[in-house]
Amino acid sequence: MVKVCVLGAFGGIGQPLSLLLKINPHIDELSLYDLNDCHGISKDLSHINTKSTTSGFDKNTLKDALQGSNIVVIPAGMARKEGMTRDDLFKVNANIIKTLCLHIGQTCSENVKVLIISNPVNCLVPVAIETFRKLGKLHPENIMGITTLDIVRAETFLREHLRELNNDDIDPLDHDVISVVGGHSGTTIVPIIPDKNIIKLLGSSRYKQLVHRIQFGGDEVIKAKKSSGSATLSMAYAASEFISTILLSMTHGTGICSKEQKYRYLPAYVYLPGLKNGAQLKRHLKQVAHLDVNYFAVPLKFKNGSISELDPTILTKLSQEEIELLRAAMEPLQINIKKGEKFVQNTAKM
Ligand SMILES: NC(=O)c1ccc[n+]([C@@H]2O[C@H](COP(=O)([O-])OP(=O)(O)OC[C@H]3O[C@@H](n4cnc5c(N)ncnc54)[C@H](O)[C@@H]3O)[C@@H](O)[C@H]2O)c1
Ligand SMILES: O=C(O)C[C@H](O)C(=O)O
Repeated sequence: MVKVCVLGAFGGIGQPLSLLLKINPHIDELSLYDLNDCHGISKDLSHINTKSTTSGFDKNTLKDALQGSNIVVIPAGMARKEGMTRDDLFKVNANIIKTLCLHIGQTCSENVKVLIISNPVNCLVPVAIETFRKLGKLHPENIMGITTLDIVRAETFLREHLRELNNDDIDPLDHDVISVVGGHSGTTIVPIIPDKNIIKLLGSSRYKQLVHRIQFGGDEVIKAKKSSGSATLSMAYAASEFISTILLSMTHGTGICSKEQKYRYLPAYVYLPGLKNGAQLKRHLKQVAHLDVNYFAVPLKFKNGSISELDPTILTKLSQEEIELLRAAMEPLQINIKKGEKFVQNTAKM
């Protein structure tokens, strides 16, 4: 029996994500929670003839919503509007993540996977890690910030450039054509193209445009939505892809994302210490980018739903442009991480 719980299920991401999860054949039970009453959404989804059952909860029944969950995905919290940075969301969303993680820690088994969508991801994963640490229930292999939207965008935008160049030999969805590492905001988002011939093929101007669009894709959506919010549908798709990968690894052992029969490892933003290859990756980052961080988005391998190891090979074949992007990412990332850690460490009582 696989139970997935969505915290923030009433929202712009929560509703389409719940729909995509309802049609996922690997889920048996879908649990929908929000401060807004989710009974209506649950009833609506329950008429879809897929195998999973759905239950809706309201703000007084968080414990019931969480009970027995294998995966908890969190799109709860405030979203950006035009003129705001992801950092502007920190105060409100850090409190939400801390409170929700406290409840998860008190209610769910220690093997529960906690997947954070809420922004700023760069700070809120540290908030979650420190909250579980304070509870004495820290399992870094089960806590991830979802950065899949960055790779979904990278593949889409690269495909657009290749089409303009009339090149259909390269399929961006092929394993390792493009990956995205680092964090999830502006210059902390670092696209990596292992085959440097592709960078040459794009040429300097297109390559710069591509990198900028991947780093600031979120702003593009906010502007087009004319202040009504940020990316919701593409995010729901991205989260559903990421969750499918985890579910595949729960049902088939190892988790790789299969798109049109092509396989690749998806990155997520994780706490490096304590993960297999984490120390190696930290050393490598220090060598290349001259700074050390404990959190980084990197392609992951899964076993039975948990992170089994990181794939540090992505950082071994960097161009000079990519090294510079990585160096520019490190300082803002370090500041974001400290902010999240301090937020929980300064809380006297849990
Ligand atoms: N990781 C990413 O790539 C990515 C992409 C897009 C958006 N986001 C982030 O996802 C978050 C949600 O975005 P959205 O567009 O769905 O926002 P939204 O405002 O449409 O929905 C948020 C939902 O969270 C609920 N909520 C607030 N506090 C809660 C709590 N304590 N418990 C449960 N539910 C609570 C609200 O009632 C609302 O239904 C934002 O922080 C946004 O920045 C992340
Ligand atoms: O841009 C945002 O605030 C939402 C999200 O992080 C995105 O990248 O679309």
